Amino acid sequence: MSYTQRIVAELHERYADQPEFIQAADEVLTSIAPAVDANPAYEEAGLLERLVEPERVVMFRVPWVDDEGKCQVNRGYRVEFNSAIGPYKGGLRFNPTVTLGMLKFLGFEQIFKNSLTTLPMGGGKGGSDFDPKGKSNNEIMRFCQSFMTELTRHIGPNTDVPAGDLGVGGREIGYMFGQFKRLRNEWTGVLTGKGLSFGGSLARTEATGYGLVYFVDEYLKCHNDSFEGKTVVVHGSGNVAIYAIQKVSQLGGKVIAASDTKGWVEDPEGIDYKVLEDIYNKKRSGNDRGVSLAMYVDARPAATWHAEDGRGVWQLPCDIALPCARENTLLLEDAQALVANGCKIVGEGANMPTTTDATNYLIENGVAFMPGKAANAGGVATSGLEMAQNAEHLSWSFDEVDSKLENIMRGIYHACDDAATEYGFEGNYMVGANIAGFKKVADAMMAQGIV
Ligand SMILES: NC(=O)C1=CN([C@@H]2O[C@H](COP(=O)(O)OP(=O)(O)OC[C@H]3O[C@@H](n4cnc5c(N)ncnc54)[C@H](O)[C@@H]3O)[C@@H](O)[C@H]2O)C=CC1
Ligand SMILES: O=C(O)CCC(=O)C(=O)O
Repeated sequence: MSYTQRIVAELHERYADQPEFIQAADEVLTSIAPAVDANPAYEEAGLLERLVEPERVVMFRVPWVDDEGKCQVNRGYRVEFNSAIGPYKGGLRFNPTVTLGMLKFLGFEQIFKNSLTTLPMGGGKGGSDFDPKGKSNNEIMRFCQSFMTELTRHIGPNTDVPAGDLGVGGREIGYMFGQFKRLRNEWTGVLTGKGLSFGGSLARTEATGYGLVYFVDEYLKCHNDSFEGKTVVVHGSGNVAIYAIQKVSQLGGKVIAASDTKGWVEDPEGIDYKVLEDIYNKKRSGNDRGVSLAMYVDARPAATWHAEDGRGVWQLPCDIALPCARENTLLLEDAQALVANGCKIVGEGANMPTTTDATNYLIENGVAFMPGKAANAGGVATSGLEMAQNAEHLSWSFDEVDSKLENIMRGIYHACDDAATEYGFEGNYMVGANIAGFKKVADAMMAQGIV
């Protein structure tokens, strides 16, 4: 049994109750095996044993008072996974499905994603099982203030810099930033995704979606092709999806479907991202009961609403599929439908949206598969640019940030492509992303001794 196989086996045994973490770690460790097993110094230094254990996990209760005056208690977490190349960096997820294992999967992925951006950021993730759906603005504010009251002890601009993720957008970041400042009496860029009037970066809102499309576009360019005339389907209709749809249409492609948790919408004239943006803002207004993507057809009569599982989008013939909702939402049968209907590219906007068997099926059937840790790195990369602007007390223009983002994403594509080719896996961007992301972190960990 090789070193990597031994660590994978130990993980399966020790963390059987953390399926998403096992899934993510198994994929990374299996695909970096050629780079790891060629270097016995890694085993001597216990590199993988250290890589798969978070440096620190903070778990805490989050008590808050609802609008009826009742005390509610949620669980809060911050997984500070790896700080070898920079302060912990990664989002906060507020969703009833949040568990420690889910945040470990997201934090683990973040280590390699942040490394691929070329910026000095370590990997972390956090959140709570709090459900923002149906809560008033005041409830959201009280929850965020309570969450930050504990989190403030563990974060700082050179220690750990959280941001948004599912259920955490500009509103939540604003409330948490206000509470941090109040408790610490200090104005510092401790969160990213902030409002533009208090240190946020232009283009951060658009960055993950735009970055995804720049990444796919670089692949197309390197294959003498472009988005012009391409048909695209998108899963999700939140932050990542909306701006991916906008950028696809700017580059000449047409997105014909998008989804939410209640169903999916098909628009033969091309999804209008502005209508999605309006619905998204209504969902986050503090008065979101009854708001769903079904409202899209009120503004676009040529569109059809399907009140069924949003995975219906994978049944449509398309050239490119962009899963932008959440983990494990593109299953084997969806991958089979995509291949049967002629899809040639799958670009992951979400984190690990494609299950392991679906990923393998896509790759084996010649689909260019762009893994989330590379293709959706534009969000955290732009967070890194927000940290740089905060540190130098400057604000860059939208075009300046967008052009840095574009360069970073095109660079990540080439880093993945080069690493895949170097290790004999030409065209396998999953292997390429894992190896390229791993090598920088491994070099830093080796240089810093056994810590
Ligand atoms: N926002 C960001 O900057 C980044 C987000 N990501 C990842 O992208 C994904 C989406 O994030 P955001 O767009 O920010 O979140 P969001 O909350 O704005 O949107 C999520 C979308 O997914 C849909 N969705 C949620 N659960 C679903 C389910 N079980 N089945 C089908 N659809 C479902 C929602 O209806 C919504 O349209 C997540 O995996 C997140 O971790 C990754 C990198 C950066
Ligand atoms: O911008 C950030 O720090 C968070 C981004 C994030 O959570 C992600 O890349 O999944």
